[in-house]
Parts: sequence; C-alpha cells; structure tokens
Amino acid sequence: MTNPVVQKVNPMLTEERAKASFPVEELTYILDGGKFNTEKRREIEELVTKDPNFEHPPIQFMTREQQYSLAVKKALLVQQRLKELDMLDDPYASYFFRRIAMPREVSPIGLHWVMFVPTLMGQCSDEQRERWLQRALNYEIIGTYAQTEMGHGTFLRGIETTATYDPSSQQFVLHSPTTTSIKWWPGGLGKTCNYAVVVAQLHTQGRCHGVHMFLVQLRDESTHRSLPGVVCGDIGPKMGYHTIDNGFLQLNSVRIPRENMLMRNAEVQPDGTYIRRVSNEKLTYGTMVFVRSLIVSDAARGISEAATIAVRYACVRRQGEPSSPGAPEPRLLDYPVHQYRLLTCVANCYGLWFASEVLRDLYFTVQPDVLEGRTERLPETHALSAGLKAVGSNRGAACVEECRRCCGGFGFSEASGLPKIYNDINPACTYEGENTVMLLQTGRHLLKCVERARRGEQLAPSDAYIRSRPTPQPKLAGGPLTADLLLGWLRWRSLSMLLEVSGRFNSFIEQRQAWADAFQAVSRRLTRCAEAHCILYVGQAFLDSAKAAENPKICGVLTSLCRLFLLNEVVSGAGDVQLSRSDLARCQDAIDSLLTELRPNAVALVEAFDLPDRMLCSVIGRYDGQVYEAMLQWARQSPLNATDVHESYELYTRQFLAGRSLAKL
Ligand SMILES: CCCCCCCC(=O)SCCNC(=O)CCNC(=O)[C@H](O)C(C)(C)COP(=O)(O)OP(=O)(O)OC[C@H]1O[C@@H](n2cnc3c(N)ncnc32)[C@H](O)[C@@H]1OP(=O)(O)O
Ligand SMILES: Cc1cc2nc3c(=O)[nH]c(=O)nc-3n(C[C@H](O)[C@H](O)[C@H](O)COP(=O)(O)OP(=O)(O)OC[C@H]3O[C@@H](n4cnc5c(N)ncnc54)[C@H](O)[C@@H]3O)c2cc1C
Repeated sequence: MTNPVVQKVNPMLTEERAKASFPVEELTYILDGGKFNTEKRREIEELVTKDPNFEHPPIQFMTREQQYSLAVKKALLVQQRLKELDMLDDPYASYFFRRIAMPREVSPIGLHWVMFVPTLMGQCSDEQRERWLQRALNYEIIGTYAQTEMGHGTFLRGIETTATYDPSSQQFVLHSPTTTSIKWWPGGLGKTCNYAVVVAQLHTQGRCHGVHMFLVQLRDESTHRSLPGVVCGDIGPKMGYHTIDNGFLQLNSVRIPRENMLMRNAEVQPDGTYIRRVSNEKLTYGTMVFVRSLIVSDAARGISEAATIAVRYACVRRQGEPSSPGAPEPRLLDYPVHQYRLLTCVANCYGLWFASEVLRDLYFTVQPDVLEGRTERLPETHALSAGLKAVGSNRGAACVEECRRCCGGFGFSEASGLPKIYNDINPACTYEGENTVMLLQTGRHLLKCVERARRGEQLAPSDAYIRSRPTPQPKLAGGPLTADLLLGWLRWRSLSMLLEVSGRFNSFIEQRQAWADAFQAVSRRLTRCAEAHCILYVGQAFLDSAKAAENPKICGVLTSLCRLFLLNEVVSGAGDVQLSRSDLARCQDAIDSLLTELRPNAVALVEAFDLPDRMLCSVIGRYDGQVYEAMLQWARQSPLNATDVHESYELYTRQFLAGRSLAKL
C-alpha cells in the first residue's frame, strides 16, 4: 500500500479545519480511552507505516488468489512482528497493529483470534486449556470455528454433524451424514487452518445430548495435507471478503480422542456416561456473545472511516449553481440536505462507539461470573449483545452506504475506499447471527421482562425502565428539547411499544394459543421493540459520555451531536407511537438548527477519529484533499492500461468490425 504523498493541503480543507470550536486532539483521547492509548496507537501506526514489508500496490487490481496469498503473508508477518516487539500479550497494541497493517484485507487467520482462541478459553476444562491454549496463542496451530452447515446456520439445534462416542476405543467419531451437514462458511477453513472447533450433536450410550464442541485436527501439522476422512476447501468468491478463504468441511467418520470434547460445561466419561456440569446449556454459545459485542465496535469504526472520507470530500467537491454571478460553485457540505445525510451518520457513529464501550464493559464484568457458572446477568448480556449487534451492523451498513452515495460517482469507484468498507461491514448483518433473528432474541427477552415486572421481580439495570403499566408521555412542547427530555421520550416510546406488543401476545395466550405461535404472531412488531430498546441504550451511552467530557467545549459539541441523534430517532420513530403534528414540527425545526450549529465542526468531528491515510485507503478522503490528481494516478495503475491496445481488440473487436463470425473463436 502506498500512502499518497501529502501535497500542499487543499485550502478548502484548511479553512474547514480552522472552524473547529473544540480541541480535536482532546476528543481523540476520549475516543481512544485516554491520551496514553492515543500515543501508543500512533507509535504502532508509525512502526507499520515505516515497514516496507507491508507496502504493496492496491489490492483492488489483484486477482482473488493474489489477494488471498498476500493476506496470508501479511497476517503471518504481523504475528512475527508482534512477537519480535513483545506485543503478543497486549490486546490493544496487537489490535491496532493488525488494523493498520491490514486495513482492507480481512485476515485469513482472523477467526483464530476472534473465535478459536476465545472458544478454547471459555469452553475448555483447565487441563484442556493447558494442552491447547498455549499452542494456539503461540500460533503453533491455526484454528477456526466450524458451526454453520449448508443446511443450518440460525437454528443451531438443527445441526446434523454427529459426534458419536465409542467407549471401546475411547474416541469420538465425527461424521457428516448428509450433504446439508457439510460445514459451510467458517473463515480460514478452506486453505489456511489446520484445526477447528467443530460443533456437533453429541451421541453417547444411545442418546443424543445436543450440540457440543470438539477440537478436530484437519490437516497434517508438517505437510498441511488434509487428514484421512477430512474433505475441505474454499467456498468460492463472495460479495466481499476476497482475502479470506471461507470454507467447507465434510467429515467422514473422523476419529478423535475422548479428551478432544471441550469439557468445561459437560463431560463424557471413559465408559460413555454423560455428565452436565452447569444447568444453563446456552453457555456453549458463549463465544458468540463475545463476538457480537465486538461487532458493535466494528460497525462504529466502519462508519468513522466512511464518514471521514465523505465529509472531507464534501468540503472539496464543488457542484451546483453559484449563489451569485462570479461566485464559486457551492461545496457539497453547504447543502443542508447533505449536512443532514452526513451529520446523522457521524451522530450514529459516536452513539455506537460509546455504546460498544459500555457493552464491552458489561461483557467483561459478567464473564468471570459466567465462567464460574453464575449466570444471573447472562440473559441481559445475551439480549443486549444480540440486539446491539443487529442495530449496530444494520446502522453501520446503512450509514456507510449513505456516505458512499454522498460521494456521487466516485463513491462507486474502488478508489474511494468506500465499496470495501461497505463490503467489510455488510456481512456482519448476517454472520454471528442474522440480524432479524438477533432482534427476535432481544424481543423474546423483553417480553419476559414485562412478565417479570408484572410479578414484581427486579430487572437487570438496562431493563429496569420496563414496567407492567404505561407511563405518561413526556411533553415535547413548551420547554427546550434537551437531550434528557428526548431520551426520556425514547424510553417512553420503547415501553409503550413493548406493552402494546405484550398485550397482544397475552391476548393470544388467553385464546389458548401455544407460546411459540403467539410469539410468531407478534414477531414482526417485536423486532421494532427490540430496535427501540437498543436505540435507547445507545442514546443513554452517548449522553452519559457527552456529560462525562471534562472540557466544556467538547461536552457542548457532543451533547449537540447526541441531540441530533435523539431527535432523528424521535422523528423517524414517530409512526410507532402517537406524536402530535406540532411536536413533530418542533423536532424537525430543532434538527435544522442543529445542522447549522454543527456544520463548522463537521471536519473536526470526523478527524477526531484520527484515521491516517494509510488506514482509509481512499483517493477522495485523503488528508490533503488533493482528490483529482490522485484519482488520475489511481486509474493509471489499472492492469487494463498496461498496453495502449488491449489483446481483446486483436482477438475479437477487429474480427467483429471486419464482419467475421466470433462464434468459432
Ligand atoms: C469479526 C468477526 C468475524 C466473525 C465471523 C463470523 C463467525 C460466525 O458467524 S460463527 C456462527 C454464528 N452463528 C450464529 O450466531 C447462529 C445464530 N443462532 C443462535 O445463536 C441460536 O441458535 C438462536 C439464539 C438463534 C436460537 O437458539 P435456540 O437454542 O433455538 O434458542 P431459543 O429457543 O430461541 O432460546 C432458548 C433460550 O436460550 C437463550 N439463549 C440463546 N442464545 C443464547 C446465548 N448466546 N447466550 C445466552 N442465552 C442464550 C434465549 O434467550 C432463551 O432463553 P429463555 O428460554 O430464558 O427465553
Ligand atoms: C462472511 C461470513 C462469514 C462467516 N463465518 C462463519 C464462521 O467462521 N463460522 C461459522 O460457523 N459460520 C460462519 N458464517 C455463517 C453465519 O453465521 C450464518 O450465515 C448465519 O448465522 C445465518 O445462517 P444461514 O446462513 O443459515 O441463514 P438462514 O438461517 O437460512 O437465514 C435466512 C433468512 O431467514 C431468516 N430466518 C431464519 N430463521 C428465522 C426465524 N426463526 N425467524 C425469522 N426469520 C428467520 C433470517 O433472518 C435470514 O434472513 C459466516 C457467514 C458469513 C456471511
């Protein structure tokens, strides 16, 4: 990757930068979680930028095989460098090292550290951890997480792969009994990994005990050849993710030792006796809860990149009727509707950013208890991670797409960097639990909360606003539309929607419908309730972070941005509940005023994310704002331009123009 040479900075961007009403650097510290982290991140970025081993031409001009090969090399080189720099045990440092070294290449070994290692940590007994975890952490083995099958992704209990215990040899026999049972999708499974955690139905002593996890060696550790009975490969090109070998896996009666069942929560003894150690069988799904919480932060980072590109571009791109004869054409950012499109993306980004931090803290507070079998806060954590994963990736994809469209034709060119950001974020709507299914999980939890509130039971902190009776609607007319008032309105909206749906659900139950049928009957509405609940969580996290900012200027700008976020939610959710025409009009007016107020800080708000050109990989989002010359340079690199006359001319066009038939060529 060649960083664009910083030329003279485009004066239009310099002018915009000068308008900032707050110290941008201080906001960067807040976003990074402290000045120390910012400095450390920058040191790491500097290290990678100076390393010529990470330089290469844009991957968009490469074939898929070249992209994959390059990504394997870079991913492994990153590991070597992290080891040399003694940073392997520092999650913050290694995260940023990977990000800056591979800004647009999804790593073929990504699943190893995102799911394989966390699964070993969460699902292994202590002895198993000793045996495998250190090898995995040292990258002596490379693993993936093989759960989804061709026939089943969402409905985990429907997985068909079997693990049948054979007491005579004290082995499990892993088998794919049907075509639909073939594992499909796991990242790095196709060509890169030599081990996998395989999710399979456990059979012992003639009984099936449901899905459990097994460590299965797929390839020889020295030759990398697939082991007998293992058939695996790449699933072919996808909409994005070209650098990663998502794979398939068919297991033909593959035998593994009894000890390779991950036994933290359940065990099969040598004679085949099955023992469950914990009552909550959903603990097997723990890695998914963890990864879902990471996806919220990925979504915020994706928007931060797209918004940085689109806001900078909107400052240097002129298009339209000059306001007076001889005046320059307006900049895109001068159009209020463009300000609305971009600033609401920026507001979503900040909201998700802060919410992901609160969710991450919740996960790490609850996880030690869960590992010890205390699962009181697991339902809340699951409901929030599932719902926020859905809302975050939905919003992420929508905002990145909006930013892409805000860049007109250039947004469609890979040169903008935007298609890749979109293609990296979009699959998060599907993987780790399809978004609608995830919202239904949150909705199911919320329905149960209403029941518990009715019985007078205490609810978890993020559910505590749920009552069994409606509360009065906060008045939006009259006083100022403060962030607290707007948040209160969204809280009321969430509760009102939920009580409405819960009332419907109960009437179906009273009509003697089965629980599952009544649930289906309200499921469409329930997904909206889940969204409203999650948006409330995002709004609360946003406002708390804005208030916590010590610098009054930063507190002021974050509060305004938070108000824009909240007002936009009120306006777009007005159809879910009753909002009077006059209240709606007041909110719309407040949005217009906020756009004018925030516009001078648009560049500052995105540049607080402190994303170097190397990270953005964007011709139109460069720091120096010199867009057009760079665009021409980019196009010159297209392999189609290697010769003046392409070979297809001789082969086909010349024949066609001469009236010869192409059919036999
Ligand atoms: C950067 C990252 C790269 C990542 C690459 C992507 C990697 C992957 O995609 S890996 C594969 C991910 N796959 C998925 O996420 C599959 C999605 N499906 C599921 O999670 C589940 O099967 C699910 C939740 C939809 C339904 O499960 P099912 O067993 O039918 O549960 P269901 O009957 O609905 O609920 C049973 C109970 O379990 C609870 N529950 C379900 N999941 C969980 C969980 N993860 N944790 C805790 N509790 C849970 C429910 O809340 C419910 O509780 P209650 O009975 O008290 O109401
Ligand atoms: C890029 C990528 C990487 C992946 N990596 C991995 C990996 O490393 N390991 C792994 O094991 N898997 C992986 N997956 C698989 C992924 O987790 C599944 O694709 C996902 O869980 C959805 O399952 P599915 O594809 O079977 O969709 P389906 O379950 O068939 O869903 C199809 C549609 O039906 C809807 N639907 C399904 N069930 C319900 C329901 N009960 N109620 C209402 N609507 C429903 C869904 O909302 C969806 O829109 C990956 C997928 C992708 C795209």
